[in-house]
Amino acid sequence: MSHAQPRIGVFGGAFDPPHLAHVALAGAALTQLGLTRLHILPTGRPAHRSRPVSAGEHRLAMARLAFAELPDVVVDAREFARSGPSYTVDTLDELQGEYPGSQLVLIIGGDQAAAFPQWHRYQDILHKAIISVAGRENSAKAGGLFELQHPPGGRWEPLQWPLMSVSATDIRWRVASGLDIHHLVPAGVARYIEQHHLYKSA
Ligand SMILES: Nc1ncnc2c1ncn2[C@@H]1O[C@H](COP(=O)(O)OP(=O)(O)OP(=O)(O)O)[C@@H](O)[C@H]1O
Ligand SMILES: O=C(O)c1ccc[n+]([C@@H]2O[C@H](COP(=O)([O-])O)[C@@H](O)[C@H]2O)c1
Repeated sequence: MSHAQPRIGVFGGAFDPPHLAHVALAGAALTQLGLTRLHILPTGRPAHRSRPVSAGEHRLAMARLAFAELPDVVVDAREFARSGPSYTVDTLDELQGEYPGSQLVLIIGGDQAAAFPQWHRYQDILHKAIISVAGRENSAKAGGLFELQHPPGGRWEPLQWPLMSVSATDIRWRVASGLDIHHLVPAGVARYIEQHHLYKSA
C-alpha cells in the first residue's frame, strides 16, 4: 500500500530473547502498514517492568540475529545510550527529528496496548504516531476500562495477525528447565543462547 507520507515503523521491546512472534509481527507490519523502514528498539532501562534478565549487549546481539532476514529493518540501540528509563515518547521525538515529513507508526502487542494509559506522556504519543496493535492471547484481561478500538484522540490501525502464544517468559523458563526452544526462536538466536549460557537459571 502506498501512502502520501513515508511511514517509519517503531517496534520496541525487552527482546529477552527475541522470538518468532516478534519476527512475524515485524514482517506483518512491514508489508501491511506500508513501512519504508522499521526501527527495532531493544529497551535500555524499561519504564514499567523489572530489569531484563540479560545484559543489553546480549539482547542487542540477539535482536540483530533475529531480524537479519527482514528487509528495511534497522536494529536501533539508541535506548541504551539514554540515561534514565526508556520512554517511548523520547524515542518518537528523536525519530520525528530524523525523518521530517514522515509518519511514525508505533507497533505494540495487545498486552502493551492494554497498559498504554500507564505509559509516560501517552497523550503525546497519540499525537506523534499512529498505533498499530497486534492481538495477544490473554491481553484482554489486562485491558481494564481502556477502549482499544476508540481511544480519545488517537489514530489506531489494527494489524491482521493470527494469535501466537509464544512469549519470552516461557522461553526463559524452558531453557532453565532444559527444554527445547528451537520451534520458538530463530535458529541464530537459539545458537546464541546456547553459546552464551543464557537463561540457565531464569
Ligand atoms: N506473541 C505475541 N503476540 C503479539 N505481540 C507480542 C507477542 N510477543 C511479544 N509481543 C509484543 O512485542 C513487544 C515486545 O515484547 P517483549 O520483548 O516484552 O516480549 P514478551 O514475549 O512479551 O516478553 P516477556 O514474556 O519477557 O514479557 C511488546 O509490544 C509485546 O506486546
Ligand atoms: O514509554 C513508556 O512509558 C513505556 C511503558 C511500557 C512499555 N514501553 C515500551 O513498549 C515496548 C514493549 O515493552 P515490553 O515491556 O513489553 O518489552 C518497549 O519499547 C517499551 O520501552 C514504553
